[in-house]
Amino acid sequence: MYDERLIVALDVSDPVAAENMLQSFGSVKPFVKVGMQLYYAAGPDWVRKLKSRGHQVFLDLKLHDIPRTVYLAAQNLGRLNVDLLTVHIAGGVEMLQAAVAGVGSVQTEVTTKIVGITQLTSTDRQILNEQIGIPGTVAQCVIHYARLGREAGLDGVVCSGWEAADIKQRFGRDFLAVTPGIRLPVDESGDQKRVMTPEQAIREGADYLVVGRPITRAKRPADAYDQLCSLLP
Ligand SMILES: O=c1ccn([C@@H]2O[C@H](COP(=O)(O)O)[C@@H](O)[C@H]2O)c(=O)[nH]1
Repeated sequence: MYDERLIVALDVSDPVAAENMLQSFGSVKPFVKVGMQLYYAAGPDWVRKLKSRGHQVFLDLKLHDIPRTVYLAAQNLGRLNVDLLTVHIAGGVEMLQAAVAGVGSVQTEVTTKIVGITQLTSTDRQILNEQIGIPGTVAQCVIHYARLGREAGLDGVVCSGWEAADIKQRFGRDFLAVTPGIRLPVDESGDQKRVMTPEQAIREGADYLVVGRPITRAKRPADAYDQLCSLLP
């Protein structure tokens, strides 16, 4: 079974382990997410290999730096032909525009879409207010950040399923809502605070679901992936 909306977060430190897991999917080439953990171990050539094998790739490196640095980094990452790339909206509009310009400055086969991190799905209201120092609810902050992302020309945001419907309503169907923090009722939340089931997240308007541990820690990751696909409305 294959569903483009389900993105498997390859959160392992060893590219060989990631390849072995993907081999267990047989001919199915799931949309995969490569985050900091694996990218820092495996590097750009490994991402190119994934692309050449037919995977769509979400490169979740969460860029956050001064605009010029982000422009040049986005240019290099755009050259990898990745399908999705993340930046931190907290970096501000000029930085976000730099990311968009960096990716747009290179000619590639794939048009890399850039999605902005609003508030991490591991953040709840207490963390937001007392540690990060932003008052109000998480939902208010997510909407504020999404508005900045939209103004800067991003293709969408990363948010939890709990904010997806509001984002779609305010910013339109084409503005992507990518939702991690996906859990079945039997799954442990771990460090995730704003979790939702896959069915509900899709019903709330999520375009993509990002699923890591419920798949990667399953006895048979390919079966866990199939099960999740079968649940999607
Ligand atoms: O707000 C965010 C942004 C990114 N992530 C990433 O998604 C996966 C989720 O993994 P699980 O094991 O399913 O919790 C992970 O790679 C995070 O870096 C996120 O969780 N929340």
